[in-house]
Amino acid sequence: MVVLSQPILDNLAQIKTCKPTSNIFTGIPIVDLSDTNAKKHIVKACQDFGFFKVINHGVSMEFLTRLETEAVKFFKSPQQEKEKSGPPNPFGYGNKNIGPNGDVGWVEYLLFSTNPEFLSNNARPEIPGISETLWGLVNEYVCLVRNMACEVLEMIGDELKIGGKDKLSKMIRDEKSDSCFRLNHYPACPSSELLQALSGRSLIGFGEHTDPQLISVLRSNNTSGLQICLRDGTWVSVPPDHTTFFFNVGDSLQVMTNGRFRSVKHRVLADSLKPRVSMIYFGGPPLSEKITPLSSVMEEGEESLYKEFTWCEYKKSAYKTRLGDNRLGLFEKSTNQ
Ligand SMILES: C=C1C[C@]23C[C@@]1(O)CC[C@H]2[C@@]12CC[C@H](O)[C@@](C)(C(=O)O1)[C@H]2[C@@H]3C(=O)O
Ligand SMILES: O=C(O)CCC(=O)C(=O)O
Ligand SMILES: [Fe+2]
Repeated sequence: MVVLSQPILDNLAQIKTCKPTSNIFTGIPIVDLSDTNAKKHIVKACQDFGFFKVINHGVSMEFLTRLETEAVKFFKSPQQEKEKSGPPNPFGYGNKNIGPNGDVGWVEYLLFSTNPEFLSNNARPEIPGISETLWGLVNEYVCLVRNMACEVLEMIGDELKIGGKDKLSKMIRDEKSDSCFRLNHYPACPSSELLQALSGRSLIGFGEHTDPQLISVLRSNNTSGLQICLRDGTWVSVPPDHTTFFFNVGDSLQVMTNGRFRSVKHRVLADSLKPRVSMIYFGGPPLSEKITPLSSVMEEGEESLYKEFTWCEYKKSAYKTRLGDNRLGLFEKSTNQ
């Protein structure tokens, strides 16, 4: 029998719960990057779900396992040691607290900037708990995944007939691109099973939110937990697949397509038995970039649904919000304008 001792109860007390949904979603679009029709599938998936899975990506499993193993090694180190790499303001180690506004989840993580000054070995900041090996693997991983994200953004550019198909990919390739990388570790949480039995609710690992950037690329181990919210508001579980990458549309790409692509709401639930390890690259534009609908997507006479803003303005505003807030709502034009 699992006993809920006072420290465990105190620990869990801060963390939100949600009504569980056990719907395993088998309809997630799968994009084969080697398929000549990939760009059509990507655009459709971005419109219908804001989410898709990528296969035939060319990144070796051996490399992915090496990074995951090194990340697990970090998360297994003593709590006191890990704390030396935090708090994440905005980069470094964080435990349970997510962002600056009081969000809490059953998760610990490392947040990195992907700027060359942050990741390349001659200019890294002093973060004592992160081994040279982990720095090196993160740097290599970010390069590979950025290339993959660029390839996908170029296919989108091509399919949407944006003049110069690299208009989107240029933003994340730019030296000044404001992108980041996150390693998340969700420890197994045996008491979540009891919580479920007693209250019928699930413990939140990472609360519901949309990603503010253009595009996010997620890879996880084979532990479930990730859920996405469909257009009709139902939450569905994404079957994990450690051999593939999941892409999701961020708020900025929703704006640049004037709402045609969906910035998908997602969350992670804690697992009672298995730890989850995920790694996410968030491709963001340079701070000065104007986030505004691309002229090629607009019909004649169509107006932007959003006020004009730069990525810097949006990011500043996003960091004042709670995870689950409708961040983009503040930038929508009111309908009677
Ligand atoms: C509560 C917050 C955490 C977050 C910054 C924010 O104020 C609102 C957006 C959050 C988010 C979600 C996607 C990424 O995980 C993240 C790094 C990002 O860019 O925006 C996080 C921020 C964070 O954890 O600091
Ligand atoms: O850890 C995951 O699987 C998803 C986390 C996430 O959505 C995020 O870090 O923004
Ligand atoms: Fe996210």
